[in-house]
Amino acid sequence: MSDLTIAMPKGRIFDEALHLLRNANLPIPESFAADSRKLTISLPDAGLSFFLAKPMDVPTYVEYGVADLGVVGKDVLLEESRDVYEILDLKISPCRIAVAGMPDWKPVLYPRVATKYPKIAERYFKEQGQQVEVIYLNGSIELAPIIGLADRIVDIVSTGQTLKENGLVELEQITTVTSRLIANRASYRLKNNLIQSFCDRLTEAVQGSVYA
Ligand SMILES: Nc1ncnc2c1ncn2[C@@H]1O[C@H](COP(=O)(O)OP(=O)(O)OP(=O)(O)O)[C@@H](O)[C@H]1O
Ligand SMILES: O=P(O)(O)OC[C@H]1O[C@H](OP(=O)(O)OP(=O)(O)O)[C@H](O)[C@@H]1O
Repeated sequence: MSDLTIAMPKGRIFDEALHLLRNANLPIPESFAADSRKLTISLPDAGLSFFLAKPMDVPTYVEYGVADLGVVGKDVLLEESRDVYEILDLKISPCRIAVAGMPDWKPVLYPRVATKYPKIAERYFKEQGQQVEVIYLNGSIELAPIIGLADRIVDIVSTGQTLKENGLVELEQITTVTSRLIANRASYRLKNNLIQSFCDRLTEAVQGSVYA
């Protein structure tokens, strides 16, 4: 059994996270790649094992302790509100969560807001003192205002290309997002030395990338 088990997100964050792990001098083999179908990898010499999960599920694995650590976007942490420690900002996969809509959008009394982030959206509009109807969608959120399902959307914006190509504009920024290293609460206590030294290595790699 490995000393530390780490849940890694499939998809966008994966390559950047691997790059960071390699910069931290961890012996990640070439076979651990985004296009591989293998979901687990063990590095016995480094005392580490990794598994690949859907990004939204990473905090769940960490909260339940089947992973000691996980890599996940701050957006997912805000949406999932899992009972985990956020221990390091990895400063990778930057983006933002924003409210967007058609340029000619006009305020209505009870607007419909389409999003993949219902809790973040509910919380944001509640803080703004605005009553909205939140409609959950799994993806292609930008479609909603175009085809008349919603007045506005809450979604990730990175380059802004998707908004632009669909004739939408960013109206308000809710928060900025980067990926974070998270830890299971019990592991953080019981494996503190191991976690701390893993975290220190990554901190150096993060600083190396930021100042490179
Ligand atoms: N342009 C972007 N769009 C979406 N997520 C982004 C973007 N840039 C960075 N991210 C980060 O990547 C994470 C999502 O990665 P990805 O799109 O691979 O997962 P997903 O949305 O669960 O994928 P799927 O399309 O399989 O549902 C987000 O949680 C966010 O932190
Ligand atoms: O600002 P940009 O660089 O264009 O990136 C933002 C887009 O990327 C994401 O969609 P994704 O590609 O994950 O597809 P989805 O619509 O299926 O969620 C996000 O939901 C936006 O649509």
